[in-house]
Amino acid sequence: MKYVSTRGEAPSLSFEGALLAGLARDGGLYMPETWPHFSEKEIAGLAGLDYIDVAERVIRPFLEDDPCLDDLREVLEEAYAGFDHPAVTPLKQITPKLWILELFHGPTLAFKDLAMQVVARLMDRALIRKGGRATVLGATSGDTGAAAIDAFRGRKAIDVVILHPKGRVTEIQRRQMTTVDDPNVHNIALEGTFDDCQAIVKALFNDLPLRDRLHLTGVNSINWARIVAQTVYYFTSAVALGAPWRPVSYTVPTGNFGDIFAGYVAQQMGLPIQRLVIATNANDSLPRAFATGIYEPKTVIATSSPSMDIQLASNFERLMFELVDRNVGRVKELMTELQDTGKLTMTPDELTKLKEVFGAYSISEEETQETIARVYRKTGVLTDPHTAVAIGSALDERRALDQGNTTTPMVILSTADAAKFPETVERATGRVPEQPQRLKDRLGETERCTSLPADYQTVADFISKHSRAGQGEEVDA
Ligand SMILES: Cc1ncc(COP(=O)(O)O)c(C=O)c1O
Ligand SMILES: N[C@@H](CCOP(=O)(O)O)C(=O)O
Repeated sequence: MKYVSTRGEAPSLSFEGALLAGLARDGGLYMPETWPHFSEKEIAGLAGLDYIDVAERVIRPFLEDDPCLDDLREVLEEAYAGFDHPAVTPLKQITPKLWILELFHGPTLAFKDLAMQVVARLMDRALIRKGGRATVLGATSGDTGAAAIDAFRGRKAIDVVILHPKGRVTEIQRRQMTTVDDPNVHNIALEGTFDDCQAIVKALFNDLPLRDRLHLTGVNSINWARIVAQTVYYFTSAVALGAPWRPVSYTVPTGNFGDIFAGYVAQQMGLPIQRLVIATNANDSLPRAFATGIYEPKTVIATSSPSMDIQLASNFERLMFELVDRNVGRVKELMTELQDTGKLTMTPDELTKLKEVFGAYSISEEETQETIARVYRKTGVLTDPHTAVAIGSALDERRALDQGNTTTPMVILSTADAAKFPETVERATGRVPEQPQRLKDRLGETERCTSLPADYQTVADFISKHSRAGQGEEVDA
């Protein structure tokens, strides 16, 4: 399988190449040249398998003829050994037509662990094979950073540098990152928003001499390997609900558009997904684009679902690539318009195609609070605010499409444990969620973090100073 850039000007790469590259050298995102397709029989054959077996079958075609394929089974077994639920991603029914897919049973209590634990191991093994070092970069609004630090801490050939927006993540999210004392972990609290963090990370990748000198690679969902590992739980959950014989819809709390794009990938692979519902908080650039055809990210608004405080969603570029039938000229035109004018205008046809599968909603702070409170009153379950945004959006979708009588199950992706957001959950319910032992075990006392202004050169200098790849240090065997 080969991987091509959404902007068409970077060389095509193998899976291993795309894994180690992160962002393409022309500023685009890697995509598989073709979609692997599963027949109804193959999908039906996933029923009853455990998570690792399904993961192996779903991921395998993306690694065809790649050296990473030899590592896959062992990597999956190691990656999910640390999850605290035997099903890895348990599916729970909350009403006759609504299900919750719990994606927070990994070490850092957010869905990011499901892909990060796999990606870190694949990267580590690829680097050992090649005998090189890398500097792993990540921008985080709270969860990617913790997951990346947990997955990469202590790895010999890799330094990990995570940028988070100063004061805009919860205390627990911050301490999950900053109390890790391994010397290969570096935290930057950037004076800005998540969008500023991500813009600097992308600018570092686009600085090709620096990128080559520091052997930069990325672990945000701009990295294709993240997306492919996230497609697995769409398969496990859809099959549990009757796929391939019965269609399933999903509502996904959305920020950088990686998780919902993984649902789109599963659909392209043959999974009968009827609707993909984008759930956002007050950072509503996607629902506005659905209403107007104009995607115009504005200034990030701080909310009680901080991991989704994102306006500029990186993976929207992957969807545009698909919507324009992989016409890289059109993608470049749209991305140039976005960069030069701050907005991107879809044609009526492109917008119609988008709406055929996707819906998009924005949930206010009040609705988020009310949803957490209502779910607690009715079920006794404490819900994290990101999941609450998705529950609100799923109900809006049902109302908007008048689907009261639909028989299609709606699965809501529950992307974090309520324990990561204790203040918000307590405000809504009067109860403080209990901290799972694996969280307590990981939170240290002493914080290590450097505050930096949102200035490209200052960040580049910091990373150059701390990256061992940039200093040509040998890796001990
Ligand atoms: C808890 C949580 N929910 C939802 C999201 C949104 O996911 P995505 O960025 O893949 O759209 C994030 C972060 O991205 C998150 O951390
Ligand atoms: N919400 C994320 C933001 C980055 O998303 P990613 O999936 O592209 O890594 C976070 O918690 O950091």
